Parts: sequence; C-alpha cells; structure tokens
Amino acid sequence: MAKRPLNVGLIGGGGGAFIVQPHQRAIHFDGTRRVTVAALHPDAKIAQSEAAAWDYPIKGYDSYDEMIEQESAKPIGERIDYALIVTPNHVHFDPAIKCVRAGIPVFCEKPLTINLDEAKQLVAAVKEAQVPFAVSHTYLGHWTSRFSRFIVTSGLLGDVRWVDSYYLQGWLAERTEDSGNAQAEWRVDPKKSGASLCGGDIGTHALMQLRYVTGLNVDRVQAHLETYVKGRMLDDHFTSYVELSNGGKGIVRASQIAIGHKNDLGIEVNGTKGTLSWRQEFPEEVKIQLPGQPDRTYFRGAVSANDGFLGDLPEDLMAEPNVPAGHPEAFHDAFARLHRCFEADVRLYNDGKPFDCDGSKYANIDDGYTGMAFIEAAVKSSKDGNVWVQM
Ligand SMILES: NC(=O)C1=CN([C@@H]2O[C@H](COP(=O)(O)OP(=O)(O)OC[C@H]3O[C@@H](n4cnc5c(N)ncnc54)[C@H](OP(=O)(O)O)[C@@H]3O)[C@@H](O)[C@H]2O)C=CC1
Ligand SMILES: O=C1CO[C@H](CO)[C@@H](O)[C@@H]1O
Repeated sequence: MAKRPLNVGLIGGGGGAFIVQPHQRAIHFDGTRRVTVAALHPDAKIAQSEAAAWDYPIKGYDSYDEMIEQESAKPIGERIDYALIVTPNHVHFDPAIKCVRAGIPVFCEKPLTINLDEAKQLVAAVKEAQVPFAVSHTYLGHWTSRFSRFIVTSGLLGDVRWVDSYYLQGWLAERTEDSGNAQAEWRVDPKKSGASLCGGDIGTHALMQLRYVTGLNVDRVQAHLETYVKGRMLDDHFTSYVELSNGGKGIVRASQIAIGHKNDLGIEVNGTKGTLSWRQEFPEEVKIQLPGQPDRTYFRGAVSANDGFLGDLPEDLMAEPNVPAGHPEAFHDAFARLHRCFEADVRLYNDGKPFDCDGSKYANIDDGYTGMAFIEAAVKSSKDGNVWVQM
C-alpha cells in the first residue's frame, strides 16, 4: 500500500534564504515527504506573504511558536511529522526545544546551538521526550561517506594512525559581510553565530566527517582560531590538532579565507595498512592506496565485493537507493539520503515503535552536542595559549 507522505514544517527560509532550498528539494526527492506548512520569517506579515508566494501551496504561520502550538494539537496524520529548522544558529535552540517538548521530531541545521549550555538542555529534552532528532551534517549523506565509513571501521586499513579532515572555503576572504550578503552578516556576529565563526560553521562538518568515517572520537584538542580579515570579532581560519580515542592523532581544520577553495571538504585517513581519501567536491570517488599496489579508485555504483581488497559488503549499504555509476550523485542526493533515513525513524516513532537514531545514517543529538563541545574546547584552547583541552 502506498505510504502517506510525511508532512514537514519549515522554520526559517523566507526571502533569499539559502539552505532551505536544497532541503526542500531533498524533502520532495522520493515522493514520500512534502512540505506542508512554514514559519518562514521572524516578522509575521513577511512570514505570511512569503508563504503565499511559495512555489507550491503551503500553509503559512505567523511564527514558529504559532506553528508548534497549532500543529502539535492535531492528530498524527494531520499534523507535521517533523520540523526542519533552517534559521541562523542563534535561532536553533528555542524552536528545537519547543518542538521536542511538544513531541515533534526535529531535523535541525548545524551547529546545534550557539553554546554548550543550550546544547546540554536540548540533549536532556530529547532524551526525556524520546523523539527522533537529526542534525544536518550534509556530507554523511553521500553514499561514498557511508562506503568510507565501512572501509575504515571494518579495519580494512588497519589501525587509524592519522586523520586530516578539512573544510576550506574562500568566500569570507574579504569583508563579504559589508556587501549586503545576508548569509555573511549573521555569521560574523558572535551573538548569532556563536563563539567561533569558521570552526562552528564548517569546522563542525570536518569534525563530524572524521568521527563518522573513522567511528572514533576526539579526546583532546589543541587549537588556533585566527582572524585574518580586519575588524572581525570571530575566527575566519581554524586549525586544531586532535587526539583520537584509539590513541591516533589528526588535524581538524577549516578556513573561510582560502581563496580559490569553494566547499572543499575532504578527509584522508592513514591506517597501518593503507590510506583512504575522499573529497566532497568529487563525491563519486573514494581513493584507496595500499603499499606496493596500484592506487584504487572506487566509483559509487561500481563497487563489488571480494575484489582483492574488499570482502563482503554490508547488505544495507549495497541496498541504498542510488543511480547507476556515471550518472553523478551530489549535494541534493546527500540531503535526500539524510531525510530518507530520518523519515524511516519518524515513521517508527509515529507507530509507537522503537527507532534507531543511532548516528549511523545521519548525525543525531549526541553528535550535535559533540560538535558544540568541540567548539567550546577549541575556543578555550586558543584563548589559553593553544594548550591541550580535554573534550
Ligand atoms: N548543512 C549545510 O550544508 C548548511 C547549513 N547551514 C546552516 O543553516 C542555517 C541557515 O543558514 P543559511 O540558509 O545560510 O541562512 P539564511 O540567512 O540564508 O537563512 C536563514 C533564514 O531564517 C530566517 N529567520 C531568522 N529568524 C527567524 C525566526 N525567528 N523565524 C523564522 N525565520 C527566521 C531568516 O530570515 P531573515 O534573514 O530575514 O531574518 C532567513 O530566511 C545556519 O544554521 C547554517 O549554519 C547553512 C548552509 C549549509
Ligand atoms: O554548513 C555549511 C556548508 O555549506 C555552506 C556554503 O555553501 C557553508 O558556509 C555552510 O554554513
């Protein structure tokens, strides 16, 4: 029997907002989810006019408070099945905790909050309410990220010795915030962004990629937060040396002043038996290098078991919906995979059944918390003279 499409409510996203658009496309990707309602703007009038002008019919709410109150009063099937929070960082905590307390599952943009105290409160609320909660670490949604995780965590590269996880951009190399760029304006404001600009905005993606692909945690961090563009109150360049939970080490680094780099997120893992490398700007390829052997490049869609390096491949990995090799998947596919996996947990939740939300398919509330703990530790380390700080 055809499934009832899940109803999604947007919080934020009016006007020329950015990340709402890839999300709403990804929500509609499978036909099993759709956007039905939205609180698109802090100003009620604008929120309503933006909703009325939306590209397909949605119900507009004056505010997210009104949306949460009215939607949570409806029965499952009529109300929103989950809320997507795509507001600037300082407007994550309030709508997220209100949704959670109202029993509404949340798909929240990263970083989880603007400080660790908010993150702690949110974790407690999610644990108490037992609702599915996703944090939007986009790049885990690439099939090749899943594949990389399998390769590293199954021990095919031996023990992890060193990891370089990075996210390099150049769009804030000048005072972009003075040129009417709304996305830059709030990101450079500590009240809206949090204690770190570059680390919070994109360093958290690099940290999450490291933790996801290796299955390891960061135990200690020693960081340099630097500001190259004059007049900024926050870092636009972020470098951290980290100790991993298996005794290995690595670098989690990010830059927004690296001219020429667009969204250059990537990871290299050096194990005792080989090296894996992956870059999200070329998300169809995973490179494996083994001593004394020619380099191997695996292309999504063209991976087969028992090829002399890979053993058997996990059924759920191979069963993930994708298109044949050579028809490239990218950013929107990654978002869609995250929403698809979240949908599965939301459906279980709606049916009163146990759901996973275990971090293997998308980042969960604990991952969001870890991102904030990492930023807090890195900021402290940098301020205190680049000392080691325990996570
Ligand atoms: N996962 C990923 O790959 C990405 C994640 N992000 C994250 O997504 C979030 C949004 O970033 P981005 O899209 O670039 O930001 P934008 O500034 O483009 O969009 C934010 C939107 O939220 C609206 N908004 C602000 N306050 C409220 C409120 N109280 N109620 C309703 N709407 C509100 C803004 O309206 P107005 O501006 O008019 O106030 C704007 O429409 C950030 O947390 C960012 O870190 C961003 C890019 C990529
Ligand atoms: O999380 C993010 C990833 O992509 C964006 C750019 O396209 C970032 O700047 C952003 O905040």
